[in-house]
Amino acid sequence: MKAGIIGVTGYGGLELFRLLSAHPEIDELFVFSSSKAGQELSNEVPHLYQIFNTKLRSIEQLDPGRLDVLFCSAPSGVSSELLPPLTQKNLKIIDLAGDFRINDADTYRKWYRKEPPPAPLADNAVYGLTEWNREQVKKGELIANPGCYPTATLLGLLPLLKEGILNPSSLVIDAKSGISGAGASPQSATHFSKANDSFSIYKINEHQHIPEIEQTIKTIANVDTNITFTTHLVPMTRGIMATMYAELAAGVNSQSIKEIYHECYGKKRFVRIFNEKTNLFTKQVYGSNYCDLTYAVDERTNRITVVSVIDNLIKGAAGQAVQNMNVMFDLDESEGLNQLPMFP
Ligand SMILES: NC(=O)C1=CN([C@@H]2O[C@H](COP(=O)(O)OP(=O)(O)OC[C@H]3O[C@@H](n4cnc5c(N)ncnc54)[C@H](OP(=O)(O)O)[C@@H]3O)[C@@H](O)[C@H]2O)C=CC1
Ligand SMILES: CC(=O)N[C@@H](CCC(=O)OP(=O)(O)O)C(=O)O
Repeated sequence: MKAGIIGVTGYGGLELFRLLSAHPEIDELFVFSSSKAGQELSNEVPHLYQIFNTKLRSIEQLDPGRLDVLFCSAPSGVSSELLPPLTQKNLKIIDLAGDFRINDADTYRKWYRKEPPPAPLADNAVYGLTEWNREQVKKGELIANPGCYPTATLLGLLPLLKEGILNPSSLVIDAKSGISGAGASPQSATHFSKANDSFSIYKINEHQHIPEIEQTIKTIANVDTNITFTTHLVPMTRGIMATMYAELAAGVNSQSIKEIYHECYGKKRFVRIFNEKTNLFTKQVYGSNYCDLTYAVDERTNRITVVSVIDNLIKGAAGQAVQNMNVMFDLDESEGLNQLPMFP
């Protein structure tokens, strides 16, 4: 198969390059840059020096007819303009940005403060939360790969919401991310001397992933929610931990929660259910496509705490994108994704 990557010099794009260059079904990989066309990829990223002699091509040189699959890992707002002229029969596209995730144009405008993508294409996009939308992904032509925080959050909450055992108006999600979640472009908040040895909260009640999470809870679990969702920056390179709190319906106990999770994810390759109250940490999934989950039922408060950890660049971005590609091309879902987590 022939694959292309737009945005390969960014963090998500580089992880796509790493995974796809080792993928047994990919024989040719074309890489595109909007700002460094003509240069060697390894000049930009020395960790690839003398391993790959791959030239960055301009996006104008992208011939969609020569590719089977195209990954777009550019900042949100870019793919709305870039992708419509590139869509064509027999080309599958996987977009890592937020552009095609939100169904309602006004909701997109409000949270992203950008113009939404053109309607016919946006309407055909499939939300690529692989574990939950496998059948739609299989038939999809354009996949909106989920956001990193929504992946961690939704994998943790959907099984319980679908069973109707959480009070939806009580949902509180407290999420923390490593700094690579903010991308490769330097910003004040991610400057070493500000972020190191510190811990910060950001986008309180304004995070663009709020409508994505609420929309997916509605479409998959048919539950209306208004979530409280708060994000924090942690001075580590990778990883997301989402800690989620909700009131439990009467009569629900630890045993029933355990059964729901095992029933839902027992046969899913990339979601691992740990025993109740396991002390999860982000490094246990570092560099891998796993989402690890645990939970704790508090009979004193009648609340549940659900904890989810992922690597934001793998299950939260490039790994899930490759997982979606595998499903779309009828390959083994774990093809190219069998790396063990890196530890310590
Ligand atoms: N970082 C993360 O953990 C996650 C990121 N995402 C999403 O994935 C996408 C990529 O994120 P990330 O890799 O972190 O971002 P980066 O900022 O690290 O990289 C984005 C890349 O996009 C390219 N780019 C910039 N402007 C344009 C343009 N106008 N046209 C084409 N390409 C452009 C740049 O490469 P060049 O100048 O060479 O073209 C750049 O390297 C974003 O939409 C992000 O929101 C989703 C989940 C997790
Ligand atoms: C740490 C950090 O800054 N993370 C980013 C995640 C960005 C992302 O995944 O963006 P889209 O889903 O909108 O494409 C953020 O919180 O905005």
